[in-house]
Amino acid sequence: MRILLVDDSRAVAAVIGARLEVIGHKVTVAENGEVALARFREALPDLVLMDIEMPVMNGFEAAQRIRALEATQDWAWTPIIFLTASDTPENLVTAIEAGGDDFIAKTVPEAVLQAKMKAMSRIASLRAELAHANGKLEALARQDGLTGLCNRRYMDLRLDHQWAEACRVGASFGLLMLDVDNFKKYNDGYGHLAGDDCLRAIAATLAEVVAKANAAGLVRDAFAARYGGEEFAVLIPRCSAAAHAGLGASLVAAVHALGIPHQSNAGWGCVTLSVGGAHVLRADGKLVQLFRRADAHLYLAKEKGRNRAEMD
Ligand SMILES: Nc1nc2c(ncn2[C@@H]2O[C@H](COP(=O)(O)OP(=O)(O)OP(=O)(O)O)[C@@H](O)[C@H]2O)c(=O)[nH]1
Repeated sequence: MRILLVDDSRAVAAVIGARLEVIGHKVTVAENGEVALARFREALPDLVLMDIEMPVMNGFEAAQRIRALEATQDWAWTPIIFLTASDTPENLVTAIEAGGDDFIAKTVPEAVLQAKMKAMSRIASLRAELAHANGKLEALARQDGLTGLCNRRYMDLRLDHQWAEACRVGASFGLLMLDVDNFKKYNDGYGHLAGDDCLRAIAATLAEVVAKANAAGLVRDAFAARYGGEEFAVLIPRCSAAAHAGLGASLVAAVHALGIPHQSNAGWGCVTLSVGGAHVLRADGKLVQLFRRADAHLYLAKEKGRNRAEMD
């Protein structure tokens, strides 16, 4: 385990630190509660072993601050054990009230120290597994099951955040709505499973084009999402009108270049995409207008024969 050992006495810290290192733990030492808070942020310990009486900031206050810090994060909780010379019932109650989990005497016998550390190690590995599982669940909750792109729910959350930020600083913002052309006919002609494969291939291409545009600095923080059915969306915060139009055209060209046969996609012979774009130089609070304009342009792209991008 990574253990943060907090004690103002160098001698005590050296003795207990050495005992912990001998049984395989990695120990970081802090000399008071204030230093412990800083080390806690850097070291991300599995366990905090903390003295109570210390100068600058005592152990109870440091524990309360650690708990307040953890309350701002998801799933954060680190066991805190107080080290004390006097294990009175009053001290125990105050320790638990302050957010501590246990209480041991500095003179604790070796066997007891080892047993307590074994129990804490079990908790630490359970916490690591839980954090890993939660990370996976969060990623799944953001993903569209068929294509692996961001799903509509996550797109809406991210869009709200990006749009609010754009409005706050008066930044530009671009939206692209993308719709696969004559996709009903594709399903009718090649089957629904082939339709699913086609959507996956399109999604992978969209993700790749957007990632390359971000990496090349043409746009920043742009991301693609599956909007629903055979519709996708690309959100582009802080972009110029030229970059917005350029990305729309690249997405159309990249899907065309896949060359996925689609005989009944009138005139094109392969799978194509129509794109409708809307761009504002200064975001001003009317997100719904942006969607309306993008939809109107998408309709125009369909009207003009599909496989194209139409913008403001
Ligand atoms: N295979 C597959 N098809 C889907 C999925 N989601 C939606 N679709 C199909 O997408 C088709 C969309 O058809 P329409 O809305 O009529 O549009 P379209 O045929 O693409 O015509 P235009 O938009 O005018 O070019 C429908 O047949 C849906 O069943 C999916 O997840 N998998």
